[in-house]
Amino acid sequence: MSTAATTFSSRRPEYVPNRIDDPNYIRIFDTTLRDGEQAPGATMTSAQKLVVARQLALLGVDVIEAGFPAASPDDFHAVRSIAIEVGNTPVGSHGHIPVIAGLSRCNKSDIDAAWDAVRHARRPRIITFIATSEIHMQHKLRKTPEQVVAIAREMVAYARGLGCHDVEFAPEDAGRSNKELLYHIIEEAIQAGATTITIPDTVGCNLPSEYGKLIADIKDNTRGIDNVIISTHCHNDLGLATANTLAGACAGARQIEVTINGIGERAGNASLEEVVMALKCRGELLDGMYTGINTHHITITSKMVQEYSGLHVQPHKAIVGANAFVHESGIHQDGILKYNGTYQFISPDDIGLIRVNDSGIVLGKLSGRNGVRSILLELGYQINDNEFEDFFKRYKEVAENKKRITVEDIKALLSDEILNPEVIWSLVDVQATCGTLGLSTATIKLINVHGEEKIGCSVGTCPVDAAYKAIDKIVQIQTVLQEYTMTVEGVDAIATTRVVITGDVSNYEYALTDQRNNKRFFCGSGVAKDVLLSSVRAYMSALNKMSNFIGVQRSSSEAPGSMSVEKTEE
Ligand SMILES: CC(=O)SCCNC(=O)CCNC(=O)[C@H](O)C(C)(C)COP(=O)(O)OP(=O)(O)OC[C@H]1O[C@@H](n2cnc3c(N)ncnc32)[C@H](O)[C@@H]1OP(=O)(O)O
Ligand SMILES: CC(C)C(=O)C(=O)O
Repeated sequence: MSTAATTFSSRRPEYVPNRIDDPNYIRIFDTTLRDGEQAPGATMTSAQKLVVARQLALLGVDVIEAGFPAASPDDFHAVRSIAIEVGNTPVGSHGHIPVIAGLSRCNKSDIDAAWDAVRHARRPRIITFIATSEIHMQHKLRKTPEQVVAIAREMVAYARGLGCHDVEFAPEDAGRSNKELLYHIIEEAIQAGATTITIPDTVGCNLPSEYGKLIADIKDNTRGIDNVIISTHCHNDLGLATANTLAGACAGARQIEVTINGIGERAGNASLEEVVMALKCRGELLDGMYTGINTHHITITSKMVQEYSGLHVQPHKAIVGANAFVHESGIHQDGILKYNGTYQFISPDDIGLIRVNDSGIVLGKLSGRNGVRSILLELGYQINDNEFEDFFKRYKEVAENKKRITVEDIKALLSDEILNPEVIWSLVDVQATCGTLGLSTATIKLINVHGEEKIGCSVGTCPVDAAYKAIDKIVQIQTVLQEYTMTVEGVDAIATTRVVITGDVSNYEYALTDQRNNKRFFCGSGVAKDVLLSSVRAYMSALNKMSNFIGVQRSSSEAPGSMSVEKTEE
């Protein structure tokens, strides 16, 4: 199996609408901005579409279907802006300029709108479609097959007559259409001047063998088909869009219509990243077919489309999902640490993925010692075997309750269990009230190393602020809260809080001399299901470190833990 690292864009053949000079080259037609936008809720603004189109050009797609200009003035404006800018701006070292296409029904006003919008591009394309399945012709169009064929012929010729030399024709719902009718309408469209013929599996019902045979049959039975490009357009209703697209390419299609993240009408379209990476990584089994995509741009393009469309991919989405290159279970982590290839056949670098840690290992409840230890080493913690065993036991307890263990969790566990100095103050209870009717209040009960319980109360801007102030009254150390961050996974899951406090240590005779301005930073972390408890634990952890630091500078009778602290109230 090869993971070819070819810079595909450098091999892109010169663009000719109805011909590709290299028989192995696959044209990538991206319809994120048209079919992708048809996904419920995926509407993007014109400005966002322009940004996505720029990114698609960088990614190296051959054709950008920028929208459906007749659909609305906004769609028209978006397609036009993309045609003017992206359709005329060379990108990359080879000065690639994508084709800019606009979709239209088979009627003059749609085609006029499409042409008006795309004609500003260096390489403009009109796409026009009409349904050919019995079910669509009868119930939707209410036209006979003869009428449909006549309309297709006339409208393709009309589009060419406007001066457009690049016209794509699609018999909608081809996947459910009578094949004889398909051969006939495609022949007519080719004679009328179509340069690309798209075969849509509009409802996503085809199987790979069936779709591959459809393309092969069209290739074998349609006059003039060798003078045009055949294109796939597969929907994902059975989860087969990528497989069908590859089957279509193997059967002779040389343009494939895809979307970023597979977004699109209903269950979506074939996803660009899946098809392109399959061709890149398994090209030797796919007749050596290749694309002009610069795969290093895949991750950033995916994230951009997620952000703008509001459609976030599931964590296990192939290629671009958050889990696609991470390994949680012990045996996998062990293998990856010994040799990446054991569980990764696609290189994350190839899709431009920048990972949080070098190994791509993510910790969870299924992680083993080797994986956990490797993360500790990456974070710079070298602990001995006994400490590690203590840590690992505690780690497993937390991991049972938490979906994913973050770097902050690891730091929290390390500081709680191993690196924490003697605990001078422990939390007994915390109680807080808050809401819109008045100031937040908190009551805190702490116990010190000598077993003395102290209670403090305070008001604050929020329950956390009130609790921290109540603690300060008991512990009586001057601190400034420098940082407070919390990560929570859902309302009923674990909250991890990290705080950083500073204190003025100048009064302490043996204060460390290497601290600038006599200030020292103490960080603490807390983990709990309750966000307030998590916050208080983090603060206590930092305060204990500070108390320890001060405590070792004093005689034990003066140490903070032994101070007689009065019950304090505000
Ligand atoms: C398979 C696909 O993805 S196709 C693309 C789908 N995308 C979209 O529909 C998004 C944009 N669509 C729109 O904004 C609107 O539907 C418009 C502007 C195109 C049309 O709006 P309206 O004029 O109000 O028509 P409406 O959408 O209600 O109905 C569609 C009409 O087009 C006809 N029609 C549908 N497809 C075609 C076609 N390919 N060629 C010609 N006419 C068609 C229908 O038969 C219907 O005609 P009728 O009104 O005589 O019954
Ligand atoms: C317009 C065509 C290509 C389409 O989107 C479909 O049939 O799904």
